[in-house]
Amino acid sequence: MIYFITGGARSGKSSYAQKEALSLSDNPVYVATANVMDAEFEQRVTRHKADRDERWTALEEPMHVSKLPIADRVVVVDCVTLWLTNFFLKYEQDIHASLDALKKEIDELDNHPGTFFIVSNEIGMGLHADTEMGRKFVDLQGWANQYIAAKAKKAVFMVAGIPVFVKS
Ligand SMILES: Nc1nc2c(ncn2[C@@H]2O[C@H](COP(=O)(O)OP(=O)(O)OP(=O)(O)O)[C@@H](O)[C@H]2O)c(=O)[nH]1
Repeated sequence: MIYFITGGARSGKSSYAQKEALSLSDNPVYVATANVMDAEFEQRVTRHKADRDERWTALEEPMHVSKLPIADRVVVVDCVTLWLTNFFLKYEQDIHASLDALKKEIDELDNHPGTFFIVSNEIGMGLHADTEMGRKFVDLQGWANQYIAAKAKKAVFMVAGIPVFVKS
């Protein structure tokens, strides 16, 4: 089962997803799709690792999340934006190939018996991208979010740390 959690940067998406996962399981899994890109991000990741206690199993997988040994677990997948970025780079900015790859992953997860809290970003609500690549990525993110939200049992939009239920 898929639960979709979206919102802006630092809106509290990850904390909310983790709290929900812990309400269902004493040993949830955290899947990070992020590749560590620079020193500032590495510091963030170090803080996130320190924030997760011993109940969590953490896995790092930039693309093939559905192939991880998580099929029957309660899982937080954080986040779709970096997951898509990894496909977008692999497929040389081809948004159709990137979207297809992400959709396949989502379909696989949806066929598993586990519970998946999938965290994303509403990047289309920010400033209009001023490059072609940026605009393509905003489209890709928007389509991916619509696809996941349509499959999800519930969808939440995080605003200033508060969950707004947009599908329940
Ligand atoms: N590689 C790796 N990345 C991690 C790990 N823990 C967290 N992350 C990444 O950290 C990112 C989330 O952190 P932030 O950028 O600080 O959070 P945010 O999404 O802006 O803010 P919130 O809305 O509050 O969740 C996600 O993309 C995760 O993939 C980890 O153990 N390893």
